[in-house]
Amino acid sequence: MNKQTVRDIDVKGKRVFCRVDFNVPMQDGAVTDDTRIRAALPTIQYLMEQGAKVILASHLGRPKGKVVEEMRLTAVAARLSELLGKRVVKTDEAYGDAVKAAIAEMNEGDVLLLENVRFYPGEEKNDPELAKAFAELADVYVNDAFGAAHRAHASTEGIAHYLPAVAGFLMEKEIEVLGKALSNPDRPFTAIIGGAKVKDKIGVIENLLDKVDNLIIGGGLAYTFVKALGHEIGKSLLEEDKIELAKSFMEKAKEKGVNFYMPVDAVVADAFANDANKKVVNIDEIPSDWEGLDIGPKTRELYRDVILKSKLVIWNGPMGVFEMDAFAEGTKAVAQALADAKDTYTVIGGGDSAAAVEKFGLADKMDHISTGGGASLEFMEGKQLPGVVALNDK
Ligand SMILES: Nc1ncnc2c1ncn2[C@@H]1O[C@H](COP(=O)(O)OP(=O)(O)OP(=O)(O)O)[C@@H](O)[C@H]1O
Ligand SMILES: O=C(O)[C@H](O)COP(=O)(O)O
Repeated sequence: MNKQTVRDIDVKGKRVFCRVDFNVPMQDGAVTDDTRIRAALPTIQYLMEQGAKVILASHLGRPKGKVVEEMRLTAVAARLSELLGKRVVKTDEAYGDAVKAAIAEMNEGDVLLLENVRFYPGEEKNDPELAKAFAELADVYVNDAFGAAHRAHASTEGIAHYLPAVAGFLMEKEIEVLGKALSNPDRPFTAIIGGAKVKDKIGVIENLLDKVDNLIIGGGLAYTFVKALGHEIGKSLLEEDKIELAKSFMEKAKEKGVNFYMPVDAVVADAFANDANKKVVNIDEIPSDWEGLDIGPKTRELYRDVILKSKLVIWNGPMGVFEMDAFAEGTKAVAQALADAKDTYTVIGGGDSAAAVEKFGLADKMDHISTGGGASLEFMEGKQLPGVVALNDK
């Protein structure tokens, strides 16, 4: 990576404003998945060991510039304290005199967590005044919030203009793994793209078609491709206005010598429900009043073979409605194939695919699970991430 990291600066005795992505799932006031908190620990612990005063900042949810009680970071601070085995002071605001006073009390190695930065309208507007108010709290800025790096906000981008700005270890790892895949991949290189809509994956499919050897399509978006081939798809998800685009992707794949894999069979159901009637049909035999909710067994075998023969696989988006057990088998089969592919470097592109490998208990079998959903998608589209661009060059 051509950006400076925490290794490139001296933080001893310094106040370090460290942006993390603690946007974690919560239920009834408790953190239900602490993956993102654990992912930031290497940077936090390093800063503590180096004798920095660690001031952490994060958003949680989308409070739209107002204080929303359920989106306070109090439970996150408690979980972080447990993980660090050390008290984490949590302030009720994210800048201002009370925060400055709390920081003045800090000793080297102490950790403080600011309140949700999205409680202030200036955060998402990237207001320079708010960015300066954050910068006033510290001597150095560290960005370890890969998951929010696609947002040009005051705490992810603006502040970097007012302080020496470097990347944390999580940010560095995410950029290195995803960057290597896109610029210098081990081959055969396979991308698996699933999820609900073609619309959300246009950029990533376009960019990856220039780079991969194999492109595997699954999930709801596959049906627009099936339709583009001239087959009936019953009540399956269809984006009429993307049929031509789907055709052009298939043509481009042919021109570029990319193997384009589509489902050859599907699990169809007579309703969008776990207890619906379901059956397996060939992809060109979907009955008119049924909908495809998962890839079928022949497709699972086909995709497994491609995965096992690959040296690098990137996966983004589930193969079916995996939240319902009745339609989770396709997503599970892909996750299992990735887990079994010992000579393959496996990268999970965040979001629902990461949730799926967690759900199936296969997370520890993957080489890299991105902590970014939207951020990893934008990175795979070949876009520059503002939170990274703003950091100091090496
Ligand atoms: N055949 C299908 N029909 C309808 N919905 C489907 C189908 N296959 C998958 N889905 C749904 O697609 C959703 C995931 O799509 P999405 O595009 O959000 O994926 P993602 O990119 O992994 O997620 P994220 O945006 O969180 O990164 C899941 O909720 C899943 O139930
Ligand atoms: O969960 C995420 O993808 C990041 O934390 C960014 O959140 P946002 O989509 O609300 O900006």
